[in-house]
Amino acid sequence: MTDIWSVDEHLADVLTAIRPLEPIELPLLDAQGCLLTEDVTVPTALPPFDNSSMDGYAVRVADLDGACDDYPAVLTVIGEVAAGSGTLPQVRPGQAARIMTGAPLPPGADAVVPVEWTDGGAGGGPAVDMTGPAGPEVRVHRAPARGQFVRPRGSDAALGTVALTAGTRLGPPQLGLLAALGRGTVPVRPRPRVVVLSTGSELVPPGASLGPGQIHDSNSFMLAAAARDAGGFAHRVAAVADDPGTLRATLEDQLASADLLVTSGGVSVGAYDVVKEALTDLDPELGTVAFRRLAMQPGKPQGFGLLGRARAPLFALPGNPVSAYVSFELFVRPALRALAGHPADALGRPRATARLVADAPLRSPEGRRQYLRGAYEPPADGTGPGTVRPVGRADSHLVAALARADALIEIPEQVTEAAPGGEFAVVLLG
Ligand SMILES: Nc1nc2c(c(=O)[nH]1)N[C@H]1C(S)=C(S)[C@@H](COP(=O)(O)OP(=O)(O)OC[C@H]3O[C@@H](n4cnc5c(N)ncnc54)[C@H](O)[C@@H]3O)O[C@H]1N2
Ligand code: MOO
Repeated sequence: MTDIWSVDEHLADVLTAIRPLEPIELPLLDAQGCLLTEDVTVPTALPPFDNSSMDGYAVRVADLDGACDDYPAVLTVIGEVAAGSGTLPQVRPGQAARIMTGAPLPPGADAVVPVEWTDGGAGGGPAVDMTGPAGPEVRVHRAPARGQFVRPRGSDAALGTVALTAGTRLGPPQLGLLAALGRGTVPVRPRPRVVVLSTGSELVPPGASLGPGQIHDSNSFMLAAAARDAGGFAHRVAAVADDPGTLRATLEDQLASADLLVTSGGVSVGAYDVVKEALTDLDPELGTVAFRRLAMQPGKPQGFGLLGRARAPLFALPGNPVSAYVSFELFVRPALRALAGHPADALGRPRATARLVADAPLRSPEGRRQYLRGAYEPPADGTGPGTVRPVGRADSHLVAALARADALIEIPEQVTEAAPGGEFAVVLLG
């Protein structure tokens, strides 16, 4: 049958339609997790001036030749430099200035002596801190090398060099660096805004009690969480009843603030398959959505298209919770990450190879790629395949088993019996 698509064909079709979002300039914390779109060069050397790495005394090394416990060098203390000091004393031969960690090295000094190598200016034995008053003299018991305990200007990042390259993901250390360089905003691709909505007249929000035939809407919570987990801003819309007009109106409303839309339910062949009904043969102005069957289990019925003037991708996922989740991981997550600018080889979840641990062979439908839920153990010695054991059965309504799994076991299309001990690809769920 020509209208059955493989998992790989469907994913390729989806990704061909995705363009990364336009870069915008965002304040640092709003850019967390985003990818930088331009190289950032160092506008002012980091650190911007030579400064002390210790609390102690700024000295001239030539004054301390041979200083030791028995013959300490005696220097005149001419003042004090704290971090943030604007005016600096000139250190001349025979002189020292008290200095604190991070304070600029005063002119004339070429090294710092930690306070522990001195009497702290108190005239006694070795000092351990600088909380006491400065004496007029300090005894130095040990000589530093030239430049010792001085952090030179530009030693962290030199003026004009590239500090971060385009494509870098901005985590806490990168944001710290940008702030240190004085950048208040940065050009990034923004987090995609994801609208998630469930369809089904049987759905009741969690917290409300169930009437006859009703169930709680779990998909919209799971999918909104998955969208966040993939780096998006998720907006969960209350479940929409099985009415095509209401669904179309809700989607049109949401389009203005969506970079990607995800619906669940209503894509099969039932009498109330509202998503399919509402989005088939759309006004071309609004967009096009194709409904197709995939050679996959779970996740057979899928809809995908582009909606609105901005051509936002829309995924119409099947309603069975496991089908919806597996479809999200395999198709929506890569699309969302492509919108955010991640490269082609970093769109999906990490994968591994694992040896199947099971009491008996696992049956898999012929011609469909099956994704079983599993518990993965990495190899004990860090090499070779790990192991994976199935968690729960293959049925696509089993959310309790899904919640105990940390991997999807991929059984290829041609395999109808997955034998224990066989090696299979696994998708590692974070
Ligand atoms: N005659 C056929 N029937 C079905 C076929 C088929 O090929 N021929 N395919 C089956 C497969 S496979 C799947 S998957 C489902 C897909 O159905 P829909 O996408 O139309 O989803 P619904 O019918 O709306 O719901 C299916 C199932 O999931 C529950 N559900 C739906 N939404 C939620 C939600 N937000 N939270 C929790 N649970 C939800 C719903 O109550 C149903 O039990 O079709 C098969 N049928
Ligand atoms: O193939 Mo449907 O997507 O599981 O149960």
